[in-house]
Amino acid sequence: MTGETNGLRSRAWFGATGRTGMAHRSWMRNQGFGQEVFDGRPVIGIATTWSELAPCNAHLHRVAEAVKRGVWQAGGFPLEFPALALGESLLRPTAMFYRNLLAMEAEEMMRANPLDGTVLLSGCDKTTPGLLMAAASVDLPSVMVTGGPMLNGKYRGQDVGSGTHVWKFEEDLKTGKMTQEECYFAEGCMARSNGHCMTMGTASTMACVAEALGMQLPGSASWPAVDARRYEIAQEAGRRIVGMVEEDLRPSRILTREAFENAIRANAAIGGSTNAIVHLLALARRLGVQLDLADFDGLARPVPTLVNLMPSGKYLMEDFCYAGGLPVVLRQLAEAGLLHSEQITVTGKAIADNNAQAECFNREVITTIEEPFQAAGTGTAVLSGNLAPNGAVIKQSAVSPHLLKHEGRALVFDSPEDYHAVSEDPDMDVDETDVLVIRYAGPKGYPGMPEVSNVPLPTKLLKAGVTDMVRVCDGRMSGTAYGTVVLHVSPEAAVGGPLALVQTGDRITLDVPARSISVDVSEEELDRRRAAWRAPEQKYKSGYAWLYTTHVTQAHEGVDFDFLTGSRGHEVPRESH
Ligand SMILES: CC(C)(O)[C@@H](O)C(=O)O
Repeated sequence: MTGETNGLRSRAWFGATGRTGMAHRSWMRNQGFGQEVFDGRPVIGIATTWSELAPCNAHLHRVAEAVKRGVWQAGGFPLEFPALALGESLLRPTAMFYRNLLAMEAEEMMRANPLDGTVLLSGCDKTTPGLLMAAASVDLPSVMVTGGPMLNGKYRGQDVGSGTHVWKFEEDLKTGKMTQEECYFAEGCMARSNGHCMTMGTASTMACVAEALGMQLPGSASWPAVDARRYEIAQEAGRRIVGMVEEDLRPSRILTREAFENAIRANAAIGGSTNAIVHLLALARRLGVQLDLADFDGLARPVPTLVNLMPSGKYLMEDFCYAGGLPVVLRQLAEAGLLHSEQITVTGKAIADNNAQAECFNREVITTIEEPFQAAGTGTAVLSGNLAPNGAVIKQSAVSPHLLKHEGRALVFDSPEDYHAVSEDPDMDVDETDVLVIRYAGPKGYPGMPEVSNVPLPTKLLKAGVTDMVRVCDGRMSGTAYGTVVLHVSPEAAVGGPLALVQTGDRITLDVPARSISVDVSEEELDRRRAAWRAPEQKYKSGYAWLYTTHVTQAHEGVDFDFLTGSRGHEVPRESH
């Protein structure tokens, strides 16, 4: 087949005659591949975000082996390659700082190599959106396989959820309910197997979002990482990608405005992480799909929360999987007219057809639309007002009901560190009606918009039994966290957003039903303060941090790099030698 093109882009490499074709094939043969792999079969790249430094993705090599089996079975030629592995629990200043770097390097590697299709292996929070963004910008047929959640955490006979119980254990440590020794034991019990967070944190959310977008096979989001079904579905994905190449089924056909609407509604139904908002906004912009922050409120309002999982509820991903997983949720949404049923997915079929047979095996975990876990309109809300002219978000299901409408004195901190420096002081001037403002934690300011917004309450108040306070921040929050926290305030303080102008003592009003967040300071006074405000000095003069802080966009735009917006396709017309 050397010399033939057969329409596959890999033929430009492996089908070439003469010196260049020889070079492309010969070095590959050092891995033991025979000449027959260059016979014109589709070449499938398996982007593996594996790393021992990304614990949620540490098993992806094994998942890749299952994908490869499927690709071979279907007559393709699988080639695994590394993509930047972003481990949420270790990376500083935050894994979010590197999401765009993953998206950029994976995009370039997909384009630069002789690939006809890709399988995207992700797990931890940022690896799922990062790979989807890359695939969207290259637009080669692609299917995602997420690595699956860990088994339920088990501690002293109780289910404990990754992330969610970190905050609880921290409070217990601070109030003396738990010793440090006991906590060391408990933290091990929280992470019992391979996989990502088994709460409905960001990793599980993004896995479900990828499935609702139509980018992974039905049921793929929820099988535990160690379940044999995870490997079975990975193998199926390997078979399917070969078919997708034959059908030329690309991300641009799957990731339409309708698919995003489906994902937003699915995210509302699962009580998903607020982080899905920034990732979906960024992904939509890669495809030229019009999507705004306000869409997240409008589209989610008629959707009740159906899934009773931590942090909003009490169960975990294993329970969700055994109850039937996302297919049940998607079927129910479709039957209620809350889904674009005809939207095409990686199966080549419509999303409603994929899930038409889904059965629920536990109504405690996945409730019905008629008797939902939480009523419609109580999901993540988008706020605006003079404190957040370009918007902010709040996860209502994580909020204390008595704080949904609240007015209080602002206590302003220019960094989380400034707050932590005083938060344990028994004489701290604070009471539970105050509003903690944590700023300069946005995309440019921190940099990277980390998950620091849900700062723990002042120890003095925790000891007095206070469980929640209003917090306002231009950063993000872990998907596993809870509390009355106004997040993603845009524009951020570091670019001179009004958050930068608030002073301790100002009155802040949060009114979630009215979707507003405001500071009781006149426009004239804000203008006066704005004129006196000085932008923080650009600390980074070179390197990635310079690139990041120079080009990152705001929260309401998806926190992507301005120069990465859009799709650049997969053409590389020039030879390398
Ligand atoms: C590290 C976590 C807990 O995964 C967090 O990043 C989340 O948002 O869920």
